[in-house]
Amino acid sequence: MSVTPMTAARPAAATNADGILVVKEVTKRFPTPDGTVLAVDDVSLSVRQGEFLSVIGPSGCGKSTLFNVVGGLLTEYEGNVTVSGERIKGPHASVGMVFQEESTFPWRTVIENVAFPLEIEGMSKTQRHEKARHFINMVGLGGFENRYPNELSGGMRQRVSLARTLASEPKILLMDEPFAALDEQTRLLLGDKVLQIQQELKQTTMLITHNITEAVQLSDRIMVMTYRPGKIKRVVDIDLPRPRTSEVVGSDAFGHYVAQIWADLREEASRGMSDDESRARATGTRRK
Ligand SMILES: Nc1ncnc2c1ncn2[C@@H]1O[C@H](COP(=O)(O)OP(=O)(O)OP(=O)(O)O)[C@@H](O)[C@H]1O
Repeated sequence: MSVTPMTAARPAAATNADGILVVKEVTKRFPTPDGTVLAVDDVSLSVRQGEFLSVIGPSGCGKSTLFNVVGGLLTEYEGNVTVSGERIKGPHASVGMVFQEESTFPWRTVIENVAFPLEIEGMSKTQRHEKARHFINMVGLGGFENRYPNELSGGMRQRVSLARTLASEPKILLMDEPFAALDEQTRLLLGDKVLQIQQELKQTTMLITHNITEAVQLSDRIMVMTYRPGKIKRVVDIDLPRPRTSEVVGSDAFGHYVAQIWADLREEASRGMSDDESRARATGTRRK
C-alpha cells in the first residue's frame, strides 16, 4: 500500500490553539509514607476536534494518573483541564471513559447495557433501544442485543463498553488500555473497528496505552511520556493515510514509526527497570 512520507517527530510539546480538550500545565503529586511521588509533571497538550491522540509511556510514567485527571476522577491537581472551554472538576458528561477492566453490568443484556446512559438521561425505552441498536451495530455486535455479558468473549464485552460510552455521545472519548487484556490478533481486529468508528463519527479521542502497534495503527498523533516523573518527551505526527485498516501494520512507514517510538520508549522503560531493580536491592539490604 502507498503511504505518505513520515514527518519528523517534534520535541516535547503537544498543544494546538484550536484544541477541544486542553490540558494545561498539569502536575499531580501523591503523598505517600515514603514522601511525595511526582506522578505527572507539568504536562500540557491539546486535542483537536476529531483528532485521535495516543499517550504512550512505560509502566509507572503517570499515564493512568493523567487519564484520571482528564476524566475528572482525580480532582486534586495543579493546572487546568478544559473541554470546549469548560473546566473539568469531576466526572463530566462531555468526557466518556472506557476502562481496561471489565465494566459491563452482568445482570443487564447487551442492549440494556448500551442503553444505560440514555436511561439515566430519562429517554423513553423505545427511543433508547433504537439509539442503543445503532451503536451496537456500529461496534459489530448486531444480533447479540439480548445476550448477557457472560455469554460473550472478552473482546465482545469491551465492544459493549465502547458502544455504551459512544451512546452517550461524549465530546471526548477517553480510553485507558481498553484492549490490554486481549490477545494480539483480537486487539488488531478491534483496532479496525475503532478505525471504522473514528471514520464514521470523527470522534475526538484520547487513548492511553503502552502498546506501540496499537498507538501507531490508530493515532493522528502520539505523545511519548518519560518514566517518572511523567513529562512529555516527544510528540510524533502519524502521517499514515486514512481510512486505515490493520493492513497498514505491514507497511514500511508503519515500521519506521514503531522503530522511532520504540527508541524513545526503550530509553524510558530501561530507566524504569533500573529504578525498580535498585529499589528491590535497597529493600533487600534493609531486610538483612
Ligand atoms: N494513589 C496513589 N498514591 C500514591 N502513588 C500513586 C498513586 N497512584 C499512582 N501513584 C504513583 O504514581 C506513579 C504513576 O502511576 P500511574 O499508575 O499513573 O502510571 P502508569 O503509567 O499508568 O503505569 P502502568 O502502565 O503500570 O499502569 C507511579 O509511581 C505510581 O506508583
